Amino acid sequence: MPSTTPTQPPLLAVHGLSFARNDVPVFGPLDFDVAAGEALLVQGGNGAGKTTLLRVLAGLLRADAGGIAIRGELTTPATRAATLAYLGHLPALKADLTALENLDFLCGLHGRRGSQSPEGAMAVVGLAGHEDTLARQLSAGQKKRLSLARLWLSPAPLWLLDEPYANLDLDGIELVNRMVQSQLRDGGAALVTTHGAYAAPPVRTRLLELGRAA
Ligand SMILES: Nc1ncnc2c1ncn2[C@@H]1O[C@H](COP(=O)(O)OP(=O)(O)OP(=O)(O)O)[C@@H](O)[C@H]1O
Repeated sequence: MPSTTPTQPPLLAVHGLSFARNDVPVFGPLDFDVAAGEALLVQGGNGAGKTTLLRVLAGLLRADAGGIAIRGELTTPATRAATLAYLGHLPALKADLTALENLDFLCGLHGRRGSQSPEGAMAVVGLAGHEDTLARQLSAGQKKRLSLARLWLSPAPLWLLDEPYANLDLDGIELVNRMVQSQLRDGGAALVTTHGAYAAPPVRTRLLELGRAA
């Protein structure tokens, strides 16, 4: 009898996932999976449903149909919290806390990778020297970098990145790509939405093209 190699379920598997607003379809049904070490680039024009898809995956919106499995198990709030880190359009920072206080606060909420410190993450994203700056005094790009520092600290293996390049200069775009590369090298995975204006990170990448749902 031929020997069979047990296959690992993918980090994320999506089956027949669809979402509608007021009975108007936004996307789906979608079927795709994302393995550890892989990036999925979610492309589509304005209004195609990219943000909505990421919000459904993050558990912020409820799908109309279909299933989302993490490592072969249907998701629960607990598995989502342990597995997913979501970087949305808005920076999700506390305006009246300093940059470092924001990271300390978010690490308290979401935990952090043991090998990383908030101060180290500030340096990684190019914000060294801004530790004591209030979040509301940071520029849009600096706020995005602070959100990236939070992501860098997160222990979650699956990143959901909604337009991570927005507001960033060229160096910031390269920073995002380096971060995604590192996350994948460490056995993680990433979903990245983009209008397609920027080069994909140089990693094992597949494409999911969203069009308007019928
Ligand atoms: N809060 C909301 N209430 C009602 N409709 C919404 C809401 N948010 C988004 N939509 C609609 O859902 C559809 C998908 O929007 P979504 O933000 O997911 O698109 P997107 O692909 O991320 O667009 P963009 O590239 O412009 O960010 C659009 O038609 C949009 O008008």
